[in-house]
Amino acid sequence: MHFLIYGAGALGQAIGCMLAADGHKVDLVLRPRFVEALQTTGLRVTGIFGDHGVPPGQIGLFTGIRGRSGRDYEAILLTTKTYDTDKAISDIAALHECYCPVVSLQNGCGNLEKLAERLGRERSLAGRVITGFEIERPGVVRITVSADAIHVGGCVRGTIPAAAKRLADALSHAGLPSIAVADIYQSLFAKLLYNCALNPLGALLGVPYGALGESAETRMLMDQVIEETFAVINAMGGTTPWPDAASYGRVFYGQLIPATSNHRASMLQDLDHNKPTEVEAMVGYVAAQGRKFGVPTPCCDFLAALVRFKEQQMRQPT
Ligand SMILES: NC(=O)C1=CN([C@@H]2O[C@H](COP(=O)(O)OP(=O)(O)OC[C@H]3O[C@@H](n4cnc5c(N)ncnc54)[C@H](OP(=O)(O)O)[C@@H]3O)[C@@H](O)[C@H]2O)C=CC1
Ligand SMILES: CC(C)(CO)C(=O)C(=O)O
Repeated sequence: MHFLIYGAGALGQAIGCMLAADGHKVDLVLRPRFVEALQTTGLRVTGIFGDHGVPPGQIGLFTGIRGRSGRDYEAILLTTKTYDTDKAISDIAALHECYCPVVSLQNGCGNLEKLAERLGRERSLAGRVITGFEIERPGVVRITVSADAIHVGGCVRGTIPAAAKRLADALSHAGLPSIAVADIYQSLFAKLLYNCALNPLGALLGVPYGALGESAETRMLMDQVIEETFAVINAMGGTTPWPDAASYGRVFYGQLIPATSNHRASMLQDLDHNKPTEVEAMVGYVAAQGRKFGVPTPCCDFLAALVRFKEQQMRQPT
């Protein structure tokens, strides 16, 4: 297949490298700071899914897509942070002669809805990724942890689009276990529960996920976040694979935290790098939906406020 990966950082470069190493044609839209390294050394992926690499010149490197044609692409993968989603979708929507599916692989909720609003439900897909990717240095991405296969699905609940199946098969064949699912919203809500419980606390306290699961203090807070998020998902008419918050809690503490216990939240890594966080797509999203549906979310409000404070501090001139 021929892929365009828009916003290629840790996740986009790793997926691009693995797909290209498996014989696919890949173009990356990425920042200039990566281009020289990738032109000189090529791209390599290391870590829990083995070593994969492509030599310089095998992947197309672009710092923008304005004026390009979308005619040849069979899928576009959207891998920017969520605060860049609007700009990314505007760019993709303006791509001349582009009719292929566009798949958001981003964290949080709301991205698929934005895609569907702009590009239509037929072309809009999402993936739920619960695997950790970190740029070790320009040209090398390490896959650190994984709690489950990637899920790919479309906008219409109950059906698996052919494009979702094709992408899941391509990713699996390239070395990233993936499945196509009939209800991607359920997978995204499940990931929302995980991210809302772990990301803000991991970022504010500066500890890996395992430490949050070990302390009674942080477990109490995470239980509260999970209760609130569950209530909001229910109020939105969404479902998760679990009947109630307590059932999810058993999987969260028993399986998901142990599988990713050494991981430092992406939100913590963002603050460490003086970058904005994805708070508005996680606890900020739950708080906003809670207000819309009349569901109180005091703990999510509180955590969102603290993360926003940290972001504001970061933006202050020193
Ligand atoms: N990394 C991970 O382990 C996982 C990430 N995800 C999700 O995937 C998404 C991407 O994460 P991740 O790869 O870590 O993030 P990164 O910040 O590493 O990658 C995003 C990249 O997109 C670049 N970018 C943004 N806008 C443009 C543009 N218009 N043109 C070119 N480049 C652009 C950013 O540049 P700049 O930095 O200069 O803004 C950045 O390099 C997030 O939603 C994240 O939550 C999900 C699961 C796992
Ligand atoms: C563990 C990981 C990388 C899984 O996607 C994550 O959710 C995050 O740090 O935000």
